[in-house]
Amino acid sequence: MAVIYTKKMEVYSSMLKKDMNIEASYSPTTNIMVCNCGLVNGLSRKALKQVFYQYGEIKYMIMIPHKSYCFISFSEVEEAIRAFNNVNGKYNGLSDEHKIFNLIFTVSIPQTIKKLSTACPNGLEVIENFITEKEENFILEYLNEHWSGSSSMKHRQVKHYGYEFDYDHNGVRYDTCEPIPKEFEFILNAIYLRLKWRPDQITINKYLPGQGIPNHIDNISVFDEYILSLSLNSDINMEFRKDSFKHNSVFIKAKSLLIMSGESRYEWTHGITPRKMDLISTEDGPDVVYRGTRFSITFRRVIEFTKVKKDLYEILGCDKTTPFETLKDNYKKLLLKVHPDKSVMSSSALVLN
Ligand SMILES: O=C(O)CCC(=O)C(=O)O
Ligand SMILES: [Fe+2]
Repeated sequence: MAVIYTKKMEVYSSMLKKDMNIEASYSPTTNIMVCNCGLVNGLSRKALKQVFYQYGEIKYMIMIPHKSYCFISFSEVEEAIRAFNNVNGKYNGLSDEHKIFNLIFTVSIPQTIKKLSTACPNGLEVIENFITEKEENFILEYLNEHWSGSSSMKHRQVKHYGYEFDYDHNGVRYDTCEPIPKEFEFILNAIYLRLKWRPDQITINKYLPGQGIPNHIDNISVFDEYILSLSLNSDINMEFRKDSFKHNSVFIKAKSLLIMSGESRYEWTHGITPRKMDLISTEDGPDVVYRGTRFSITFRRVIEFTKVKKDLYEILGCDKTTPFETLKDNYKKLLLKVHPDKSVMSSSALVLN
């Protein structure tokens, strides 16, 4: 049996040759290429399998990151022919842009696929199932009930506890802010048990599918070494970048606690790309997962030094725009000048490390 391809399919086959050095076949083989759907337009392995499993034994499903095509390989040519005849150009039961597959037979399928960079940067820890499903629901219920005071950013909604976050300088404001709710206490305790560290500033982010947060480093002169984030209700890829060429996508499941410290906190930026799905690495190969509404709770601790208000700035002869390092230097110089017994620094307000 000779297969006759339309002009459109000829275009796909020359693209395949150029892209992967794989030849289209004009007689049936065990290999089928789905020319118009792949990971880049959100086709998942599950959906691909759902279309083809009924036609025979699937040997391989090859999905390639960032490509709008994929491959399926059957054990027998007869199975592939059956699949081809039933699926090519016909409604396949999937929705939207995946509902019609355009197919060609191919001589071979791609053998090696570049692995995704999913390793954690140094200093990053992800603890899966940090809270139980019941605890997650409890917090989600609390957040949904108390969401009215939240403010809308361009790409997400936020709410703060402990200290108000100031997006003008990515620091904190010292005017009033709601205290950390007692409903969060069990999380704070679990964090304390693990890190011997207690946050005093909390930011809740609410992301709808398609929303994200730009790449950033949490202000190093306002918050101390640990930045923690607890994920609720949806899995997500967080992007870590360093030196413009290093980029790792770390998949964070709902109920996980992300702990950034050391290099991951100070040298890598983190962010969430605004999109509706994420590319992930699974045992079977790369795949896509769709996002739901996600809440995250970011836990930070304001460096003691920066909690001191204008008196200290005045004492040091600095204004509020003075960088933290300069403040610290001035403070040390001042300490040298002032005899401890006569110290103008009255309180325990300063903890310098
Ligand atoms: O949503 C997250 O997990 C991260 C939030 C974040 O980076 C931040 O609030 O600074
Ligand atoms: Fe952050």
